[in-house]
Amino acid sequence: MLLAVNIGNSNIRFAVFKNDSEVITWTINSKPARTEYEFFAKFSNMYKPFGINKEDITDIVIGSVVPPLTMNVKIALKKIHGFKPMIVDRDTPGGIIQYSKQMGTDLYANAVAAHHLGYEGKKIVIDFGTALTFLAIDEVGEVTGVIIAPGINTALNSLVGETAQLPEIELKAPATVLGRDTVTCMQSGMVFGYLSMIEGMIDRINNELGAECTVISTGGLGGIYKPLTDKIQFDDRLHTIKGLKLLYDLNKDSYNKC
Ligand SMILES: Nc1ncnc2c1ncn2[C@@H]1O[C@H](COP(=O)(O)OP(=O)(O)O)[C@@H](O)[C@H]1O
Ligand SMILES: CC(C)(COP(=O)(O)O)[C@@H](O)C(=O)NCCC(=O)O
Ligand SMILES: [K+]
Repeated sequence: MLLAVNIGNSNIRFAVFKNDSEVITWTINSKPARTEYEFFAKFSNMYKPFGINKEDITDIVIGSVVPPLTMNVKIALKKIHGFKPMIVDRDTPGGIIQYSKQMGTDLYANAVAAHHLGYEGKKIVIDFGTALTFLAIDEVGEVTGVIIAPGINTALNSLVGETAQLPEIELKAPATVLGRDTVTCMQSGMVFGYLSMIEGMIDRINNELGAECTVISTGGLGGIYKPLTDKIQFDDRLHTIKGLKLLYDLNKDSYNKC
């Protein structure tokens, strides 16, 4: 079975692909940063609660947007499993075309998954991570462009951290756009404010491309925003990690695990 690991700025997501339809997935926090020894200790007992034997894992792929963690995770997993995980990034052949020399691996994996997973027409992938990103890819697999904005929790933490009187809030839609107490005022700003950005950006991208793109969301908070708009057609929290799996499958024949 393939273990795919997506190292994000907030979470490290793991997914074990038992077969095409059954995926077991869990996350750990990315912070604080850990050494290879700390990861080794943490990962050693990680599979048991999910009914997975470490011997069942025959292949590992890692994608990361946090360079200081990448090697530590790789070395720890190599020690546990006895073979070398494949690290993929924007230079790993993925059957798509993109021109950025800086593109984060999660954005690249989002593009690969959007292209290969059977979505129709031009696509927009919205990733609700530490950053909020939008990626557009056309029918032949050429990435048209990307937008990077502050992620929702990132913006909220900054707002709460920089003010004396604003509390932590639950991210849920309030009953009305105009609030009458601090919590509902903030909920409106975060939920409807970001929703307006999301809907506005989708319209702007569609206008720029002269097309009605299929919109797919992923990342921790996609599940909160998708039900609030008909502009997002699909939410798949495993979208990025499916992209990492595709990159592994496309390149495993030329990879030496030993
Ligand atoms: N199931 C969830 N419910 C609420 N918040 C979540 C959930 N999963 C992740 N988050 C939050 O959403 C943000 C983005 O998470 P994630 O997509 O895992 O980010 P990244 O890929 O940048 O590590 C983080 O602030 C995280 O704490
Ligand atoms: C934009 C990102 C910070 C998103 O990371 P995430 O929110 O998933 O942790 C990451 O893809 C990144 O660091 N990219 C490098 C810059 C670029 O893509 O152009
Ligand atoms: K992400």
